[in-house]
Amino acid sequence: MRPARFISLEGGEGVGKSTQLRALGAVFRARGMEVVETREPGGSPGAEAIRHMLLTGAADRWSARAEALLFAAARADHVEKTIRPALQRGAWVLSDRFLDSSRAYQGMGELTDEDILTLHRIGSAGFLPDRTFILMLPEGEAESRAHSRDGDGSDRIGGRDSAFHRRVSQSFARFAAIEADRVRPIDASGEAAAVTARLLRELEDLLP
Ligand SMILES: Nc1ncnc2c1ncn2[C@@H]1O[C@H](COP(=O)(O)OP(=O)(O)OP(=O)(O)O)[C@@H](O)[C@H]1O
Ligand SMILES: Cc1cn([C@H]2C[C@H](O)[C@@H](COP(=O)(O)O)O2)c(=O)[nH]c1=O
Repeated sequence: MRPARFISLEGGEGVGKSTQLRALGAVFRARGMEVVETREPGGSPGAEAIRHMLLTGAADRWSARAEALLFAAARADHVEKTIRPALQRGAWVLSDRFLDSSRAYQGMGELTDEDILTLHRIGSAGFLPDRTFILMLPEGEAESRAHSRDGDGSDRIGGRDSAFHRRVSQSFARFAAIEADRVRPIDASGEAAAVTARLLRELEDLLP
């Protein structure tokens, strides 16, 4: 019997992470697996409270350092209260964003990638997914998907300018290039079912 696994889906705004998370969850359940679908920031009562603080309010509500610490604190609670217990009872965990979002969004300005990894070592003992997928879409396509879902509304971080979001996407692509064992790029274009099939191909070696 193969062990339960922790999988994260990553990428910029509107690339299809939540859609694919639900699709993978449905496929796994149909195979008789117990699945926990979760998200960041959030995924436990404490982390959901922090999510509200992080994603609402004025753009300058938090300094870069406070923001990174809040994401790390939310993640520590999520790992401790939701992810580890689920894995221990044999459930697969699918998370919509995890550490790599902090590296891409908070680790390329005032703070470095090394700073974010240090916070993660302190908060969550460096706990990592077994596999991480970076959903990749051309900039215009992701923006138009997000716009048709949200209209002009977006949260405190999603509303940052396009130069910021371009740097985020470039950071995600770099993680896939330099951490190929864990982090796999996935072409997120085309029909949702085709994207799900690409993800499942990249999971064949882990699935029971
Ligand atoms: N393959 C696809 N083709 C066309 N539209 C899609 C596809 N996948 C998802 N969508 C639509 O694009 C929008 C964004 O998808 P989704 O919410 O899954 O993205 P996300 O990456 O989770 O976004 P965010 O990080 O901003 O929450 C939704 O309206 C969704 O229905
Ligand atoms: C985990 C995490 C998230 N973010 C940002 C990315 C998005 O703009 C929001 C989350 O919104 P979603 O619709 O649920 O994807 O938060 C971040 O900046 N850093 C992180 O670690």
